[in-house]
Amino acid sequence: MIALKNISKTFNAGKPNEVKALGKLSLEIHEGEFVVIVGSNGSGKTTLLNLVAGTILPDTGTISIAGNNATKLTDYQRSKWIARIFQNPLSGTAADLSILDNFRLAALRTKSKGLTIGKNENFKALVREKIAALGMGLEDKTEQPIGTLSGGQRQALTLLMSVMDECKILLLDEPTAALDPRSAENVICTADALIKQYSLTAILVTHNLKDAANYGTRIIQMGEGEILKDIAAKEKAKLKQAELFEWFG
Ligand SMILES: Nc1ncnc2c1ncn2[C@@H]1O[C@H](COP(=O)(O)OP(=O)(O)OP(=O)(O)O)[C@@H](O)[C@H]1O
Repeated sequence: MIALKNISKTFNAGKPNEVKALGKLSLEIHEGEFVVIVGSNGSGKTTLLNLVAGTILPDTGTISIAGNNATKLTDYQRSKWIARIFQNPLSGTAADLSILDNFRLAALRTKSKGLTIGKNENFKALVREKIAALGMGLEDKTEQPIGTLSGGQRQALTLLMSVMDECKILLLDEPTAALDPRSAENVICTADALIKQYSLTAILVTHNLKDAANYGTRIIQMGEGEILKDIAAKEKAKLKQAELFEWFG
């Protein structure tokens, strides 16, 4: 689904503040995998996500997504396939607009399934049904401005609206870092359920080793722009949280 071959990325090349963020990194992620990436600050995790999302280009190497050369995908094709959730629950939604209007905006991104977005009662009913399935009791609040919700509620809705359409790949960049522990647990649990429900291929970058141990089908540790460890599903199931802490010891 996602293949990176010999990717390198240096910022500010040739300048005193030159940083080699990634060096000759290769990684293949298969359809349906949920990869958790951990690693110390500055090890290149977000740079990797930015490359997959196409917000930056590699200096060398190739990136392919579902067999397509990613650098040649248009923004429209890319946004149809890839959804991204950031640390800040405020990013990705318009605070003053209602929950429903935010879902309308998100649906406009792909204009899928021939829905007459905005007026169609089917659309409203679908949104209510999907929100109800989150089990957070938000389905009766769809006319309320999304900015009035808590960070955790907002992040869960952002996740849902990102994956509801034709998205195939979900990129999660420390999506719970700004949340209190209970909301963080709810959001990561929601993400995990949506990944399974929509059969998504997902990458989660996290500093939370508990989440790294409990979620995902594969775990990758990065260090200084390289992959230090890559543990697949079977082995990961045996991996204990204490062992993960040792990696960072
Ligand atoms: N746009 C940029 N311009 C200059 N340097 C950058 C840029 N983006 C990232 N870097 C540098 O590249 C290196 C890797 O950064 P990156 O954000 O990928 O690390 P990270 O593993 O996500 O770190 P953290 O866990 O702290 O978020 C760092 O040294 C960072 O300062």
